[in-house]
Amino acid sequence: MTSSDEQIALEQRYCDRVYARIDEQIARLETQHSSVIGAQTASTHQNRSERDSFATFYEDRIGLLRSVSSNAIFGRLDRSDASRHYIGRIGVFTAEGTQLLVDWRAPAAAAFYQATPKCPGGVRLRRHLVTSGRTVVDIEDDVLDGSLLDSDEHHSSLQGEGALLAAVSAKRTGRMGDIVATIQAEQDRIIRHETRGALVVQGGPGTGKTAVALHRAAYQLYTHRKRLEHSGVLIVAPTRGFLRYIERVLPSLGETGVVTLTPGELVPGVRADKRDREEVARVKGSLAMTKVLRRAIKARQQIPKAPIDLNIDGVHITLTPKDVRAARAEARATGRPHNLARTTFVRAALERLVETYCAELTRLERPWAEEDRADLLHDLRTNHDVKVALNRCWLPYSPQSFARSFFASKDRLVHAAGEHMSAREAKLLHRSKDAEWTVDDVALLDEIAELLGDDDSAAQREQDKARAAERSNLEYAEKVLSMIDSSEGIVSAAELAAQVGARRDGRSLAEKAAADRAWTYGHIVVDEAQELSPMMWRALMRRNPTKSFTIVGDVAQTSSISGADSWDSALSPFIDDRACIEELTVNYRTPSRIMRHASSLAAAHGLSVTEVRSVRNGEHDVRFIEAPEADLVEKTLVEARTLADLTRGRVAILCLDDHLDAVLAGASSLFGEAAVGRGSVGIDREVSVMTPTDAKGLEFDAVVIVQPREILESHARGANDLYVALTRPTQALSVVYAGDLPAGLQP
Ligand SMILES: Nc1ncnc2c1ncn2[C@@H]1O[C@H](COP(=O)(O)OP(=O)(O)OP(=O)(O)O)[C@@H](O)[C@H]1O
Repeated sequence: MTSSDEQIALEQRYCDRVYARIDEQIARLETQHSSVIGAQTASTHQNRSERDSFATFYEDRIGLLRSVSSNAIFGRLDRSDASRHYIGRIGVFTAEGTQLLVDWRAPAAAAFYQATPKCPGGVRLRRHLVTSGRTVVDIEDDVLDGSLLDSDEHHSSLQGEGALLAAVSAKRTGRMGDIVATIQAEQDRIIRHETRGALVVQGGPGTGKTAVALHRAAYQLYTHRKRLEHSGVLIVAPTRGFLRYIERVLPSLGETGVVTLTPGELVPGVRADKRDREEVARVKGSLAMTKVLRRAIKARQQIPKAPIDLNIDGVHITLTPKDVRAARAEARATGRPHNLARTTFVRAALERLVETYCAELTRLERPWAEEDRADLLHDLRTNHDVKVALNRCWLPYSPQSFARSFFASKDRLVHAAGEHMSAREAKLLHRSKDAEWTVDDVALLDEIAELLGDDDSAAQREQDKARAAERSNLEYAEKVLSMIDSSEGIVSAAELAAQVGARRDGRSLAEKAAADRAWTYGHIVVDEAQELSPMMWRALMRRNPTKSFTIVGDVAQTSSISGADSWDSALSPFIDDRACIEELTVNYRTPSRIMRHASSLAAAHGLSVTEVRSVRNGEHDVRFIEAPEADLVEKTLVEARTLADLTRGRVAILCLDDHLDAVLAGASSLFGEAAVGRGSVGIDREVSVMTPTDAKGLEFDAVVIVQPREILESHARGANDLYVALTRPTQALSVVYAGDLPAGLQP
């Protein structure tokens, strides 16, 4: 037996011990789960719903332990003080409370990612355990203390690169996986970054920005559990397909209470995925819209041109422009949003109107006394004419109803534009009343909702109820715990109570947050953040007033015309000097053989790309296939087949909309319909066909790019789209073209 075999056997014994403990905990939680299900206290309806919440809690815990029951351990850390820690996906303790496994997010695990030979930070040895299920198949040591180099107790490799290279070269599944076992030092620094404000992660393609952002979210949830448990974490990413691509990462790290939304879904009840044409998107995305919308709403607080006649049970009075003006001034002086200030407007108008009414009754010699005033006011408030008249002056709106009528009127648009926008720009906003909402509309709807104001009395009542419920939760939790054995501290009464609290109305925190436009999250992660318009940033900032953000993106990949050229210009309207910018420099996705072409294209078109160093050279040269225009689709399909055979992996065909249907039809007959997906939601199919914009943030084993020149020329930021397309493959790339290739892209 070699020393390496001995070490593997030693690690295997340790792993067996940890897994035995995990199995034991699963069995114990299952018993506790059964006790809760059969609990005697669950006799009333309320107790039954609480019992279900507890059961869900145990199910989540059991689910988490099961999910790590064959990949819990991946590292070992030996310190100069002779202490030794095993690092894994979760923390595991013996029944006596001795720590067997340290959660990768715990402070004790930080050195596993950060120690270097130059700065060992008290670490002698970092060991990566290469496992297949529960079996240790290899070990890889980073010896950080020169004295250990000669000892034959340790494996010869000095770097953690083996595990990393194995991870980055693996076939893609169509879903992103976690990277906890191979997080690199520059990434770990960002994941554990202590800033409480906004952290921008800038980096070229494939540098792990998305992976790092998601691991940072998991780290935040672990480190600030108490705060974030009640406020939640929001992840914003460009498309549903992209969210699907990343949806498994956080659950694999044991985190489920996270809300994921695309910018087009930020306002509950609206689901937009289409973009406006460039010049319209630019206007809709500009901050001038805040002033325009403010004016538009003010314009709907109207003074009638002439007195309005009112019939109050046969008594004729008028609502005068003067009275309305005074009531409007009073309402506006409250500084409250339109729908909420309307209460003041109505009260103030009725107060004036009741004077008129009393005067008229006196004139008509109809007897009334001072104590009748309340009744007279009531008569006015419930009178049909009065209601109609007041609504004409100050109508309550929903954001959608306001937006529909505002954007459908060119006159209103031009009037609201005032000095903030040209009439031409204002007219670009014109749309028919029944037009579908676009992604660019959503930030405007959010702004309008804010200006109109949500009625918060229901939320207030809800909060009072929640407080009362919290007290009874704790009592119930203690009762349940007294009946079941929780002596190992796996679950505490407070945790159980929080669980019931979070689900009291049958909805999880994530469900509640997603349904509430005014929800403020504890932390927000924004991916592909370079695409967001200033108005979209404004909507997001509103959702986290403390500005606790992780913002990831690459300004060189900006495709949207209203997106960012620089982080400074994008964020300065919202964050004074609080954004902290960190850079990532190593490309874990795209081999250098492919990156060379992407860099050359970027240089030829003046893109200010962030230089990255690829971890792999790659096995396949980029293939350039010239074809007559008429054979473009056919050649594309041949290439897709060739790359699928070459890499035995997933292939994406990236082309403009014009070719999409033909390529899709051809691919379906070549590969079979079930094997082919359209757009970013189809990424877990063997072959997916989409536009370069849809491919943003995604990756594939192989990529075929169709007609790069057309992509380049398709819009003002076409070069960025082509750059994104070139950086999507992990193994192989083919470029199929008719006519000329774009400058910078040559065989
Ligand atoms: N430390 C790591 N260990 C293993 N794999 C990694 C590591 N860092 C990144 N990766 C992998 O590299 C690939 C690229 O990562 P990711 O998508 O997060 O990059 P990105 O910077 O967001 O890319 P882009 O901006 O081009 O969309 C993913 O497959 C990710 O899992």
